[in-house]
Amino acid sequence: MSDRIVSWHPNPSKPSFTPPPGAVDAHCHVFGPMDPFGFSPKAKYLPADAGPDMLFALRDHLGFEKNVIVQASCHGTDNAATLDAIAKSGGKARGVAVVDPDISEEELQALHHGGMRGIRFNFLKRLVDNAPKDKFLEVSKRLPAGWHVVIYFEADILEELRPFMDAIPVPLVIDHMGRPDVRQGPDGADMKAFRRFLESRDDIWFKPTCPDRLDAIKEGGQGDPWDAFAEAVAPLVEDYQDRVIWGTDWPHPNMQDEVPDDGHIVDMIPRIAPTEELQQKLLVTNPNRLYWSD
Ligand SMILES: O=C(O)c1cc(C(=O)O)oc(=O)c1
Repeated sequence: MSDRIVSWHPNPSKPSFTPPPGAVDAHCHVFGPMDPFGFSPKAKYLPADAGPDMLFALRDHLGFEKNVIVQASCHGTDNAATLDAIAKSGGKARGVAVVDPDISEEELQALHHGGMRGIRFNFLKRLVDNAPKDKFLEVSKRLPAGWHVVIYFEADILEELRPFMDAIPVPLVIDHMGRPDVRQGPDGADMKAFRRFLESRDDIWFKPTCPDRLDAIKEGGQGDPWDAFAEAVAPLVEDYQDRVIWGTDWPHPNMQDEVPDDGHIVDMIPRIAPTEELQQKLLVTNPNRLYWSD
């Protein structure tokens, strides 16, 4: 157990901000439990168990009603742990799967019945060994009706990924805004490039999430309370308010050296979405449209 990583806060504070009724934490994960849901042999980190009971206790503590559980890279393409958590949620969770691109139609349908509504393509070299664009594109053309594709990439490969992303025929959801350098501010080169990308299609959604990652001290940021993140991201949320969804990112894979307090993460919400109308869209209307429209 000693070599398994703990990346989450042992006792998160109660946020000052109260999420509106029906609020969805639309980006979180489960780790195992390892027995019976072992980690992938290709996993780049070996976390301690952070299963559904812990996730649902945190959801209640922070004042959320539902979760969207995104398959974490440490589980590879075996979605059993995520499906188990969705099944245990009593209808309060849906999910995003990571699949072998050769997956059959029957297996995709089984994932749909298990509560999945999208698949995730991860392009971070520190998390996955390879990301075959041709195969990803092929599987994105035969997803169950109503599904979307979630993509995780870093700002420096946005342009390189454009032809691939442009060809995907279903809505796109971009994890953590494609990791812009928030220290450049709201009009910095990374935000400008991301805005150009958003302008290219009206079905690109994004998550204005992970202040703890994007404004981390180890990344040269200021750390909590993540002021550079708030300043850079608030205008983006205002301008694209019908295409944003939000999540805690608990249990914060790989953040063991700068573990965020989830109460503080939630208190970022009114700083990037200052009106009740924006909060309603970010936390209720938009995620329900993507994940609970059927
Ligand atoms: O930046 C990360 O390390 C990270 C990792 C994972 C994952 O391992 O799936 O998911 C995330 O949303 C973020």
